[in-house]
Amino acid sequence: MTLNVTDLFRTYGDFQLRVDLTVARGEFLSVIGPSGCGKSTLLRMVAGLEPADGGSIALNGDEISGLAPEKRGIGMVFQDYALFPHMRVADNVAYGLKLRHMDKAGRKSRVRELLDLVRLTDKADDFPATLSGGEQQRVALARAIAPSPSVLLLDEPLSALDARLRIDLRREIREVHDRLSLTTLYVTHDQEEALTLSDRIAVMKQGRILQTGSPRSLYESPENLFTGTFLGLSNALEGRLQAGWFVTEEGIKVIPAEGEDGDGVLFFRPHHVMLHGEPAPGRLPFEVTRVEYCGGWSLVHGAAGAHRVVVFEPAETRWAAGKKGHLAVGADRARFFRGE
Ligand SMILES: Nc1ncnc2c1ncn2[C@@H]1O[C@H](COP(=O)(O)OP(=O)(O)OP(=O)(O)O)[C@@H](O)[C@H]1O
Repeated sequence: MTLNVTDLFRTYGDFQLRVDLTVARGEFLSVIGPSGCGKSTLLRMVAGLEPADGGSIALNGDEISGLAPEKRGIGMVFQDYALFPHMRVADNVAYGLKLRHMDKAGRKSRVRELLDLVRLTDKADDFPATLSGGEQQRVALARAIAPSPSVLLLDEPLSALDARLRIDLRREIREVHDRLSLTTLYVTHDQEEALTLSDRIAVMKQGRILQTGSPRSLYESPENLFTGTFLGLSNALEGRLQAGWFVTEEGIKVIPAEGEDGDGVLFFRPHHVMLHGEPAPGRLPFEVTRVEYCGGWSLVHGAAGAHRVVVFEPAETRWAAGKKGHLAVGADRARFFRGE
């Protein structure tokens, strides 16, 4: 099923949400943005849990915005699992099937199939409170997909879990999506989740979608500073375009850059900059303030003039706090953004 959201509109006091978004059949699309940008509101409107002030929500071209939530063919998973505490795991999963009047034998076999899928067959008779957070979220996932929805919506489903579990469960969620050929809309504020899980990501700010694209294109070629800095580690050096060069506030001509003269920032990733011992034209004097060992690599923090910069280095880097060096920004990878 293709989900089409067109000019969907909602106002709360000063907050205004206005969104156009398409999730193609079989696609996994994540909406990412800071707290309060409207991600949950968007998802809840698509689910029918929140009224819209205007706009259209369509599945394969059929308008669903007038339908009650249970009639939309949409499954939803929430951050806090929202399981029924007084019902056993199997009954939680069977809930939506019962609502749809599936007979007992049908329910039983479907529940078994789903508990198998989320690897919880042996927990069928347990109550939610006796399960771990990750297990409860897998029950919630099984419950959401039990009635074979055409679209699956997930609202920060991993936020309440610890880091290790989040990595395992995000892989499981993606596997379930692939195996059942679902159309999935996933909301998160976690950039790593969005980058690793999604076919496409939509970056949202203050009720608007700023850029939509593949994880790689958003990470490598953001169209604006917000998208670039929100997804992954980055550097933003203030300065100006002047006669074909990006020039820092200290007057260093860093790299050639095209465009009209004016103020802005040079944006580059920590692996788009090299740390050298020797000065050279265009290199920025840099003082290391801290080196973080990150497992297979190191993150070198430091200052270039008034600016903080982070650089990826090998795990066995020779750089250490207090050392002075010179930064060479990769001319082909850095992007200039005008003041936003
Ligand atoms: N029922 C409501 N009544 C009034 N204002 C609301 C309501 N629901 C959401 N808002 C406001 O709408 C804006 C968007 O909220 P929303 O929960 O959609 O953001 P979010 O991006 O999901 O945030 P978070 O990541 O913190 O969950 C916020 O300013 C919020 O205060």
